[in-house]
Amino acid sequence: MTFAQAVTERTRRLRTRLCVGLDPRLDAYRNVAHLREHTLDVLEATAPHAACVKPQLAFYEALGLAGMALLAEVCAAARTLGLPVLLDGKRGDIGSTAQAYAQAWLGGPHAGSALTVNPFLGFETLAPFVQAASEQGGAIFVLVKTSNPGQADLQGGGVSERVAAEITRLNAEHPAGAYGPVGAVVGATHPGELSSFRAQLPRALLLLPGLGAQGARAADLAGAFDEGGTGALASASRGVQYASGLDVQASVLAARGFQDELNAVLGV
Ligand SMILES: O=c1ccn([C@@H]2O[C@H](COP(=O)(O)O)[C@@H](O)[C@H]2O)c(=O)[nH]1
Repeated sequence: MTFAQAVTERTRRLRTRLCVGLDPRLDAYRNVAHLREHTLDVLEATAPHAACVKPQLAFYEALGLAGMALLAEVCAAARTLGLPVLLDGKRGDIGSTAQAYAQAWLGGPHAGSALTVNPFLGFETLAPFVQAASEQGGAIFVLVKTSNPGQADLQGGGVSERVAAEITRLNAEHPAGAYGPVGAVVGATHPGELSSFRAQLPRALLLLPGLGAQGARAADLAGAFDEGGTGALASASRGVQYASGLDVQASVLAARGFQDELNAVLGV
């Protein structure tokens, strides 16, 4: 099963389109061992409410070798739980380097996972990522319109729409009715534009970061979804992992709350 098929199947079976972000910050813990234990506990406890899990690579890289070991543990635990993994790394570079990134994050132990990709170096640099994702049953999520306020500095003036058109072109080879291997990142903080991006990206899964801590609300996200409530993943990281300090039960309640709010607004 491909990443797109796996999240869609999980969305239908578990009635969830929530992506749980795991962004462990060392200053919230006594030490790395404490961070590791809490992160794995949150993963396991919130998994029934998640369509996928999204580790932000920066937080693991910041911990050095211990972070890389924890990332491997998080990915292995997610696999055991049947939870698709979306690696948020926003990689992108000239072709030969892009190929190495694709091999590192979409191949080997990460085959079948998804990776966020930055298209700033040009569309030809997406090719190694698309190829690796297609061959390994994974996916990429290309930045179209990010959730942060400063995105307009570079992503305005039709740039987001040009990236969206390229994603649609890349997915065109895949069967109609199924989501292709190339998804799009569209911030949940742009509720007024979600329907338009949904229409521009007919075969793309949308990743909607910004739920919770960045102010986006589940009630405003209906436009990003296809009929039946598939096609998008609303993502919350701090709003789940640190819903109330380090209380894991609070993380579960927050995940369950986002799940229920999304289902209610979609009527599914
Ligand atoms: O446009 C984007 C793309 C990625 N992110 C990442 O998502 C999480 C958001 O964390 P919250 O705690 O839910 O705000 C974080 O890892 C970002 O790097 C994003 O916010 N916006």
